[in-house]
Amino acid sequence: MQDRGAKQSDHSRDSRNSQDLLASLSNWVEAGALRAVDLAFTRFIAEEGGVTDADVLLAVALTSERNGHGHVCLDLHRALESPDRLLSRLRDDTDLSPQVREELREQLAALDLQDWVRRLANAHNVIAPMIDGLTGVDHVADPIAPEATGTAENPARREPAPAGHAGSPLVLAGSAERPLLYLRRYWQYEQRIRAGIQARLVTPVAIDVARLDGYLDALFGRSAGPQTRQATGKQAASENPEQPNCQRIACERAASRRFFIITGGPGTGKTTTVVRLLALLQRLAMPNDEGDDAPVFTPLRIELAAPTGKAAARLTESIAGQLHGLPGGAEAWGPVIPSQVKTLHRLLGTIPNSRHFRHHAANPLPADVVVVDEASMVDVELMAHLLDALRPDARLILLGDKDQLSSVEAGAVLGDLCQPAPQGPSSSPRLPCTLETGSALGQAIVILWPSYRFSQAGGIGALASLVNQGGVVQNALKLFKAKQDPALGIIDAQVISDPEDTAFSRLMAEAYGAKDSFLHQLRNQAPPADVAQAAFDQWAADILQAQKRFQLLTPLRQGVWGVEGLNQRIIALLRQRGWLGEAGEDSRAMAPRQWFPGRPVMVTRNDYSLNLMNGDIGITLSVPAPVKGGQAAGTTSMLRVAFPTAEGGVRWVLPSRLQAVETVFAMTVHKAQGSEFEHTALILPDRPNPVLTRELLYTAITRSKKRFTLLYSQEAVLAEALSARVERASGLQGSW
Ligand SMILES: Nc1ncnc2c1ncn2[C@@H]1O[C@H](COP(=O)(O)OP(=O)(O)OP(=O)(O)O)[C@@H](O)[C@H]1O
Repeated sequence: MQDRGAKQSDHSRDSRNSQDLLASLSNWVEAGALRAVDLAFTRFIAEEGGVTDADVLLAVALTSERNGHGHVCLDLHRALESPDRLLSRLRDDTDLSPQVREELREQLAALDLQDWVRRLANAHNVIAPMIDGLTGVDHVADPIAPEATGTAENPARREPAPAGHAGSPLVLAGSAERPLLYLRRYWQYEQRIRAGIQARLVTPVAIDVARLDGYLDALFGRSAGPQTRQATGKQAASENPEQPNCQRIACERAASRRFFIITGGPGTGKTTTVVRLLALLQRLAMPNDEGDDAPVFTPLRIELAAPTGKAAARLTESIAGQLHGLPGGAEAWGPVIPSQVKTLHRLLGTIPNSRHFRHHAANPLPADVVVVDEASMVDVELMAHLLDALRPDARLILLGDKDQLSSVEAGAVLGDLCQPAPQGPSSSPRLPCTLETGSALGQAIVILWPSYRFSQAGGIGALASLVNQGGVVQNALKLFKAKQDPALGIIDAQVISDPEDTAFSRLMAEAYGAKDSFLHQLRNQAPPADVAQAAFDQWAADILQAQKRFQLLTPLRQGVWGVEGLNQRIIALLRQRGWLGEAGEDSRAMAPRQWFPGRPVMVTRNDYSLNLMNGDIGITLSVPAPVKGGQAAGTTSMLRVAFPTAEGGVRWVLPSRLQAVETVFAMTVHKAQGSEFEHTALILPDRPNPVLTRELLYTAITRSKKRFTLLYSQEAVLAEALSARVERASGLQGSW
């Protein structure tokens, strides 16, 4: 007997067929709503998998589309509830878009969740169903399949694969109430992450608790309660002696755990805390007895990593500074706490032209402790590889700001794991920096506060906090209008009609014309051609340092409000003022018209042969170059791009060798993650856009060290950004 859902499905199936759907999807690609790859994948599923049910194919297309937007899976319930949140690439200013939106709404409105899930679960050729208790489903795949990749010694690496569905390109998982459709590879990444973390959560490290308090006292001072000032002598503007010491609590909890997350906003002491934690772990690893027969101390092998070269360089600098603050100083701790931070790709050992790494379950990293900074930028794929590459007994410590934008790639692992965490300090009067979930994962997370860089009393700290908590636009604008105190970080806002507005030109002139701007140094401090190379290295180092003084950020890539339009606009403005050299001065550079002295560029793809990482910023400079050959020998000038090295020096690269770079007078907020600038300006477009969210505003504001400027045209756009949240479907949220 057919149930009600099945009858409905017959009805909807009758009303159109898979060919109609594929034709619609083709139009959606034309309208920019889907990628060509989404359509190709759906066609493949229809043709190779023999799927004729249009509603199943629609789910497949949307799963692929969501994946392209950083979602690990398609949340079927959310899709039916809010169809307008799908197809985020669809631009509202194109003629086709109302029609595409309407078509999608109609198609989804005709669906019943249970019936849709049942039909997906029965599409055996292409989908492995992993949800128990679905009605009308004749077969549920076994989540622990014999072909699992785990080993007897390390069951955490077991990779579930469904019996009978082993090769299916999609997986239906989640729960009957919240069904999730995955591309198989992403489901597997999540499974590996979950298993890797779970195995660590249930196997604590045995420590000598009797020694723990004494070591914590040595690192944080005697009192277990209030925040300490011992390490730096600084006081947080909002410091209150009654506040619990979150940093100490983090170290205490992390000491016996194999998996731990230290999260917090800018300047809340994540690096300070992790350096103390590493010192604590080494102290606990030292034998207690120091007599002649005492066992030899074998220090823990520690590896430090970050997702980008930029973040790695910043942490390297910060760790080196923090080692001095430890009791005993860098001399005592330098030999057992490394300050050199690697990129995650380097740590895992990239294999050229492959998604795989040299380190994996069968060849794990020789490390006892791995610390990953800026973990909010690590996507599911990389996190799965990292967990695979850890020895079963190795500890993993993640640092990051859970409220920041996540990686552009699929998955927001840190945010998902911290999902039960409150925005800002928790309301628990007892332990405001810990979660009250009681789950093993909840116990392994500490949220640091307050910020030692920004007070909540006003300026940057107050604005970031208001945005994070979804404040209303009037309150945000009030904060901008309040009397500014440079000690709290200046914030200002300006209304502009568009990037041609004189207020925009004025801000650019102020930023790039200032005596301490990089362009000023480039023009006025250049050494004479006949001096030693060291003078040019120093000049370049000063320019690279000065480049961190100001950065324009935008949420968009294309159009006049996006990086492309803004870069052109700024270059034209700076040329008008004679502050930038003309393009193509050096005809030997490849694509000479693109290259000119003063062009700041960001590397957009790791280049191991040049040792340049995604996110590295360099500046194009004109430097003397010898001319070889007989009578004409002498010097000429040549364009070179100067990049900072981890050791504080400068590396020169020929422009022609740089394969993937973009100009960064303006930079997307996404690309600015992991970087900080003294002054950042965020320019908002003149109409709403799905990328405008609280997380984006928060990330942009917290890139500023001393000043933040908001340039906007419509208050309504700012209001919408303040109310929208990044929503990423993932199976890592929820029960642990
Ligand atoms: N308990 C503390 N007492 C006083 N100052 C502190 C304390 N903890 C950290 N600081 C200081 O606050 C500043 C920021 O600390 P730290 O770099 O550790 O924070 P973070 O969270 O890692 O910052 P970022 O936003 O750069 O990631 C540093 O100057 C540090 O010395």
